Amino acid sequence: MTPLLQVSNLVTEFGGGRGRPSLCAVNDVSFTVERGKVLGLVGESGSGKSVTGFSIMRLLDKPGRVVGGRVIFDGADIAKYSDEEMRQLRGKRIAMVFQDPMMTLNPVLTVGTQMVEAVQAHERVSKDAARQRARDALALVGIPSPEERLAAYPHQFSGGMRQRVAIAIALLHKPDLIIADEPTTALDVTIQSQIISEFQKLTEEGNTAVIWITHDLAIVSRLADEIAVMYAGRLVETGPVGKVLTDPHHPYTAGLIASVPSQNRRGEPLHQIRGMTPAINRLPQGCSFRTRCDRATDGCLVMPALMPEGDRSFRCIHPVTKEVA
Ligand SMILES: Nc1ncnc2c1ncn2[C@@H]1O[C@H](COP(=O)(O)OP(=O)(O)OP(=O)(O)O)[C@@H](O)[C@H]1O
Repeated sequence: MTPLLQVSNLVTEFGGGRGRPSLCAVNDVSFTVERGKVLGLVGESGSGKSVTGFSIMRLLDKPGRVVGGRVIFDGADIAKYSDEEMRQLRGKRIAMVFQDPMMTLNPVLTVGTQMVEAVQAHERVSKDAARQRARDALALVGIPSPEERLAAYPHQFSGGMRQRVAIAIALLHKPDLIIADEPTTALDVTIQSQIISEFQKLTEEGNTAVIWITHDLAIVSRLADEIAVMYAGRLVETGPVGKVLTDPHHPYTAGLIASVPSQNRRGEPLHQIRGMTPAINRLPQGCSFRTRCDRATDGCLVMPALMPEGDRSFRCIHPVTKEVA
């Protein structure tokens, strides 16, 4: 089956000009997302997850720019779309949910007005029909008394409810793909859990595919089918979630997993990956993880390729392997 989204060799840069080198925030990133499936895009802060999402949506602020690669969405190379074609696609067939719902919501308009506008931006329907759609979308994400809530302004909702409204707006046109950029990070765990369940229903019931951007491996293990781990702008490991989380091959992935608290390791000190993520303008020569890696050798002074292994891949010449008992 042809994937819904195929990102190939995506490169996104910032800065440059006037003799200064440009900074590569996303470097040669490739992945696919199937219809109805969830890809968890994970990595530490600054690894390039959000910039990848913004690059696909073509929502990068200057001086960010995509300088290479292809983004094939439902058979069309949308990296070549005009701004107008992209506007038609955004909101209707691809939607984005941000960590801060106020990136979606306008503080001076009622939720109803914004949702009606969002429906009518892509479909010629009456105001009443658009309002009905808005009510249904609010009900779908578990907002009580949706009719009354349409008359409220964003500040009259709690943080969790505001995020639900932003998700309801993303769902208005039943998009084929939702890029969710840490949508539950700022929420308490019960609300987080409810929102994750909504996304699970959405992907199970329909054809909607999701890219869930997060640093939280627990969410990924619950929600995602596939995982793509980013480090310093590059993918370092990809594959089915079950396989990667139980048998990671890249030392960075293994370190991330070991640093998550677990009932099985109660009482043991939490693992920490030593050192700090390098700034993208000060990456070490060769493998970007080399200076933090216990397995590094001189061979790591050359950047390894992303090596395929069945349905997974990893970028390491000294991969971690599960000890066979
Ligand atoms: N407007 C910008 N100008 C310059 N550099 C930027 C800009 N936006 C992002 N970057 C750089 O791009 C890199 C990737 O950032 P990105 O926001 O994608 O990371 P992230 O993995 O999503 O992190 P977080 O989890 O903190 O959101 C970082 O080094 C960041 O400094």
